[in-house]
Amino acid sequence: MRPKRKASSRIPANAAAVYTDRAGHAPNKRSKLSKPAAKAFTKTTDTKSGNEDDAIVTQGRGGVEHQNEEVPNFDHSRPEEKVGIVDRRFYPAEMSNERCALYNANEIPRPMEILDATLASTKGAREKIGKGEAGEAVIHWFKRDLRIRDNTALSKASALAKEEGIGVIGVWVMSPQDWEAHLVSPAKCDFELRSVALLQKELAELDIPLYIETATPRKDVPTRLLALAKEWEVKHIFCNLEYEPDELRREERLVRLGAEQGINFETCHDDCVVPPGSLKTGAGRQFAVYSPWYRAWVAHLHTHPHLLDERPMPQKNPSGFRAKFKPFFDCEVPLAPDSKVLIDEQRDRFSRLWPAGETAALDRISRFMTEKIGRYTDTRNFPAKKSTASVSVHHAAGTLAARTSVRMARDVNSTKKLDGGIEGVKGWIGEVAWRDFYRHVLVNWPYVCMNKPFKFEYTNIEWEYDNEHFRAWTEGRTGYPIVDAAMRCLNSTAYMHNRLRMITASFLAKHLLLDWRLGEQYFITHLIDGDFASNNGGWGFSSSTGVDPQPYFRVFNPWLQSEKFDADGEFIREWVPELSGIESPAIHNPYEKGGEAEKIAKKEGYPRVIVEHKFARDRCLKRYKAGLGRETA
Ligand SMILES: Cc1cc2nc3c(=O)[nH]c(=O)nc-3n(C[C@H](O)[C@H](O)[C@H](O)COP(=O)(O)OP(=O)(O)OC[C@H]3O[C@@H](n4cnc5c(N)ncnc54)[C@H](O)[C@@H]3O)c2cc1C
Repeated sequence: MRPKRKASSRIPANAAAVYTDRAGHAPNKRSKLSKPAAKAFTKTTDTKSGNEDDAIVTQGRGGVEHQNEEVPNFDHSRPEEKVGIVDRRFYPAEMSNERCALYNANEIPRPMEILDATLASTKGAREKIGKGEAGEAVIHWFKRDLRIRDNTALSKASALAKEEGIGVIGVWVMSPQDWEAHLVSPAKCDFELRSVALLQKELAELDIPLYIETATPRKDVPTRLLALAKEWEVKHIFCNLEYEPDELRREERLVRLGAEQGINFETCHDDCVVPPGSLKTGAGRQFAVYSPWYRAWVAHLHTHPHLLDERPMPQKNPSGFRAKFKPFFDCEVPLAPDSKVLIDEQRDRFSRLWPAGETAALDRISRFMTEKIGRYTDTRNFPAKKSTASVSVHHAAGTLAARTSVRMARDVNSTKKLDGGIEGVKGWIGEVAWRDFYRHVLVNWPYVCMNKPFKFEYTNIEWEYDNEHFRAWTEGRTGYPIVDAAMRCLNSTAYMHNRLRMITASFLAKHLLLDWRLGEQYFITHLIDGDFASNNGGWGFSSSTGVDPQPYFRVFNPWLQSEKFDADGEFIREWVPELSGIESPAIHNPYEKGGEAEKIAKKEGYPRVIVEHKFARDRCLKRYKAGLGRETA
């Protein structure tokens, strides 16, 4: 039986991100300078050699099982396709519950398991590669690790190069189709491009070139990388792993093809503090609940303290390397592809708000460590206090390693124990641990990356697909001031405070009963720190369909949340100018409270609530209960 969903009106959820200015106005002109460097779905030109190539980058975040196949049987009755949750340009139809269950029963190998098996079966062949004849250089392929310091794979690449008396070439590939398929926000693309430019400069100081290429279509990245290695007489390519299924499958292909062609493709765990798969319950399973997982995570780090050690800096390339590879030092950082372009004003705004690169990252985290971490537990839930580290953007782009963050926190603590000492430090480390947790979940339950909720039986919840409600939510016009302030902040800054992410996500899924995946998608297409695992985890938590979620009957009351976490209305006043004249607590709910607040709200044209709280709560409880009781699809 198909899950029953109402699809009353079409929601263009997959539309390109629109950022507003602080007053909530959308831009109306494009930058003259913003010419696309590459267009998705077209052949592109190799920026170095000038050769037109069919270089292809791989996959999207979860549809590789069907890669290269004709898209079969487009079913227009499926709401998830109608509203653009499943993008059929890149992905197969939504996975069935039966297939999810097969993953859970270990009947379908997980992408990480496939990669591990290929690493094991090619080990012998790979170990023989390049012994004493490692070629002209070692490649480090930069992906979501746009930094020099504390970078596991780069450090290993450099050590091998040193041993062999050769140098390191950095490679960065821009893949417009991957950005498209992964719904990466224009703000995040811009942040990455700015970071790449800074990385290129820092590498050059070590006489390491950063070779940059744009590759389309996306599924050819592996063959392109191997072709470059051959052309440059390179025998070893290093990279740090990303844990989404498509990336793992791409890397598996690289290991396999590389071994066949005499090139050792070396993958390293670096993105998590504790590598996924290291922690198991007593029964040998992956944890599905955070608290026991966190205890195991802490214990593992206490018994494996080297996991927090700083990786050695890469060495300067040998003399003569710069002259030999001179053209590689002059690679231009491409402009953003057409669909990801920001206008000049937005680029300036985001550059000011979110300085890119690892120096900015270290600067930001160092200030947090000296000024704020001690009071983190007491202050972290209050958006107006601006008391959190604001480093998620750096963790997401890899301009800062999560390992570096945890080590720095440990080193300012009064104890070396990660779960002891100063409350703020302990609490903050626990938050960084959530990031690891959601990655561990992703690796073990890869279908969460394929538009399926962790609790796939919840797909039977009958969602609303109300276009007007969705638009009101995205534009911050719901009539709930805290929700509207949060959404306007996101639209203007490409960031939202964690407490507000929980409030707005709960509001979308439970008050509006909109399919939570619409909200997940809106966030990822707008956030500068958009990160699949954390975003999916956060949405699963808030909509009660994910791993270790809020109980479904816990429906946040937006007014109470507002009174508690923005007590004097400072955050609301900052982002909802219509209400900025209200000084009293009535700012949280001006129409209900009446009096002067109501007059101001009316006069300034602030909207009335689009859904009554009590009605919404009752409807939510009924719908969730019914959805849970239903037969699964
Ligand atoms: C619905 C929803 C969507 C989210 N989407 C994303 C996302 O796309 N990208 C993202 O990085 N985070 C996401 N988060 C988690 C969290 O909101 C942000 O990481 C945090 O707000 C970033 O601000 P900060 O760096 O000041 O965090 P701090 O409070 O200073 O925390 C330090 C670091 O710990 C990590 N962290 C903190 N809280 C969480 C969490 N709940 N889950 C995972 N990691 C966490 C982040 O890397 C963060 O930088 C989401 C949360 C929710 C509820």
